[in-house]
Amino acid sequence: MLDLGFIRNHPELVKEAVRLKQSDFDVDQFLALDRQVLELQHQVETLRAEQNQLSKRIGQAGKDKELRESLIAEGKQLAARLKELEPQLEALTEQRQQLLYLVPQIPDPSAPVGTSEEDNVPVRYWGEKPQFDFPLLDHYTLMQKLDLVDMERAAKIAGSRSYVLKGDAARLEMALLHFAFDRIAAKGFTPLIVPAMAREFCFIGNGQFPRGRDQVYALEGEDTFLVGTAEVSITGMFKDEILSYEELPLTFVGFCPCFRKEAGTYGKDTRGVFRVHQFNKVEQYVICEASHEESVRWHEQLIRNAEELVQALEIPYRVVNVCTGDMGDGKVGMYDLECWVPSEGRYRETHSCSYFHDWQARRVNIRYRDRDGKVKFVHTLNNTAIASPRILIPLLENHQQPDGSVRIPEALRPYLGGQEVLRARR
Ligand SMILES: Nc1ncnc2c1ncn2[C@@H]1O[C@H](COS(=O)(=O)NC(=O)[C@@H](N)CO)[C@@H](O)[C@H]1O
Repeated sequence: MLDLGFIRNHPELVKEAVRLKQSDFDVDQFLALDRQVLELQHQVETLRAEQNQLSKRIGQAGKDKELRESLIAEGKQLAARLKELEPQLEALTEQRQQLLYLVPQIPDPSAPVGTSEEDNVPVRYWGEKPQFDFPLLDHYTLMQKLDLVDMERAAKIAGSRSYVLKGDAARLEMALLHFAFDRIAAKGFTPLIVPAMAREFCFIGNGQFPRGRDQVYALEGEDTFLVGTAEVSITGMFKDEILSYEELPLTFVGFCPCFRKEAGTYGKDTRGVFRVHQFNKVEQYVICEASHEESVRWHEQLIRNAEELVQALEIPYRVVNVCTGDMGDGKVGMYDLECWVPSEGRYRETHSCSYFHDWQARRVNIRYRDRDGKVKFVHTLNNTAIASPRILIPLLENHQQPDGSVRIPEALRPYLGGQEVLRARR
């Protein structure tokens, strides 16, 4: 969310952000509504002031019965007028607030201008793409041959875009999540295991609501919803708090199961476990002081952290600078880390790293007292550490062996009792 004063004073900047972000937000309509609210607010305040004056004059009327009655009659008219205007003011103010949630953040000038992921700009590559001198298998075939997945029984119990991980794949996912947790916690990030059911204000806070509400599972009769990422829960944790600058930066490595409706993706990535309704993710989350330089420093650090993990998994990848039309409303800037998927002959997104300045903090009112005692909104950032089962796809495919087994990268072996290869159980 942007500051209301900023939008009033810089409508052109906001219109440019709307254009760059491919948003349908109408700044002129918003400002017209804002003027209506201000006008009505002025009327109500004037009437209230008159009401105060009037009650003073009634107090001073003393024995003058005629004067008292005329003042009381006047007071009744004022009260009736206020009774009519106050609900209108409340409704218009709420309408403006709901629109305020839809105003996109201004993207950093370093973000490529573009309309879709084709316009994202690769910034660096890492790792040699493996050359296979045997018939290459895709992740789903590999998993079936090694008896690592059961999609049929998953579909029986949970419908489409669900899966059962079996045997070494189940152990591999646990190993990956533990490995990610350990490596990021070793950098001083506080480990968290957070609720995957959260209240509406958390989803407004991170920006999932109102625009992405159709992606979220609601719980019948509850005031909570299933989160699509630990980012939602962590953002909500600090609502309405005023932190001190000595506490900042707060750095967290958070885990929770993630749930997504994936509305609008019918027919996309339906083979295997690339795009599923429930998955597990270890998340990096930073709350820092309201400084662009500090946000940029953390943005670079968070993507490097993810690169370190993917390099340890010996998976070739690239980092792309996400374009304005693909990054979404709240981002100032965003990197995606895309892992090489041999069977598709292309890089696929496995990590997403964003910084927001105070766009999220404003929505959920997270502030801090700076060195001069001034209270400001904090800046927030997040990045994926590991999301599984999607990461299994490049992991299994890049490390497949001619005999159909899969080599386990050194970094994961301590989490798998030293096991070096995934083989079929049989
Ligand atoms: N439907 C899905 N199925 C499997 N994995 C998914 C799905 N949606 C997202 N992911 C994984 O989760 C990662 C992060 O998702 S994200 O929406 O891009 N970004 C976030 O959630 C941020 N909080 C950073 O983690 C993705 O890069 C992908 O690896």
